Amino acid sequence: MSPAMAIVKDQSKANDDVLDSQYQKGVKHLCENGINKVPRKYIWPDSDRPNAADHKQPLLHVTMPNLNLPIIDFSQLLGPNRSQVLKSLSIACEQYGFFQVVNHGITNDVINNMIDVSTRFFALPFEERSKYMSSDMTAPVRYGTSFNQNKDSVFCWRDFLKLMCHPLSEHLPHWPSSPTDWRTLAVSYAKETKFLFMRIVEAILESLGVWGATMNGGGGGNDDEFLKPFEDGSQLMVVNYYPACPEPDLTLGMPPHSDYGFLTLLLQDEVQGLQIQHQDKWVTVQPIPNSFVVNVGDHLEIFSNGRYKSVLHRVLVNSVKSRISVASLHSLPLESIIRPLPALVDKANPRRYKDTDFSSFLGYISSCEPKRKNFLESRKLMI
Ligand SMILES: O=C(O)CCC(=O)C(=O)O
Ligand SMILES: [Fe+2]
Repeated sequence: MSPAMAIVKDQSKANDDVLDSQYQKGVKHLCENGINKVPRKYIWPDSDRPNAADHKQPLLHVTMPNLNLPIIDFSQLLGPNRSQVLKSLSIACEQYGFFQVVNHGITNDVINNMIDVSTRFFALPFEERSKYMSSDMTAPVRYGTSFNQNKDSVFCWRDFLKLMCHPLSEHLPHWPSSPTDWRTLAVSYAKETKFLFMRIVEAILESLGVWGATMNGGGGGNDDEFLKPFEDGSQLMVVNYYPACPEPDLTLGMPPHSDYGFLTLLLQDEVQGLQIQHQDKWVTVQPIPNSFVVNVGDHLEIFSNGRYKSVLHRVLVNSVKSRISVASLHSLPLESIIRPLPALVDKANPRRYKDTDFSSFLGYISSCEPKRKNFLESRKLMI
């Protein structure tokens, strides 16, 4: 290489490094500096873009009308219609991996306050938000960008704040102290979603026939011991912020992924963006005000021995409005071994998954880009 070429190469490497350090600061920061094009770092390969044709799954790019997810009226679970609602829940978990919960008992105030305080958090100056940046995946509070900013070769159009919620007294002192009402409002939201999660778990276990009023012994029983691991399990709250994007067809807010964990309770504002894979097509979930989108995570798929499905989903962005969502991800305790429930394994339904635990998952995500459903795939047994 000639000396002149070497200098040009050095300069362009130096430029890339400067740009990379800018991108590490997040999309909100990038947008605040005024851009009218999506930088190369955020441009996804043709085949992964929102409207891409997929030759293996030709229907994937067909534009579908918005999907009305199965709706579970939570208040009905407590009345005479419980068994019908449990049937609908079971169909939703088998066929969609997703459902929306209405009349869940969490007040509009708690919900609106959470969206409002999250909006105010992301409106803080970068210097304030960046206090919580950390590359340590186990930090109790982590502000960051993209999906896994230490590994991603192409970045997502998303910033996030992740908060560990269990045990609360241990983590709370690390939570943001600004906005000043952040802790009060986010604690109240975290507690209410945990309570709702527990009631949904009871319904799910009952729908699988392993817990509930009608059970006497057998798979689980109606005792607290069976529920204790869920009560003691981890809760991670992820506040996602997707700024409006000048060229939304070139990028993704979040790539296709399934959620690690048992169940996710997702609150979204009125801006649509979430898509799920349903019958080999990407379909947009129509937001319903004050409802929760609930989805089956990898652990529940394993736990139910494949009966309930942990489904791929992704997030699209748009050129007009920023979007906020709050995902509350619930898992069994980090030290638990996750395996199919013995009551759901028999000759007709042989065990479909290997044992898994949190450390095997951490090992997996730190060794690759967790874009697709590879982790769950890696736990499947050949039968
Ligand atoms: O923002 C959304 O709608 C989805 C977020 C999500 O999938 C996640 O946080 O795992
Ligand atoms: Fe997700």
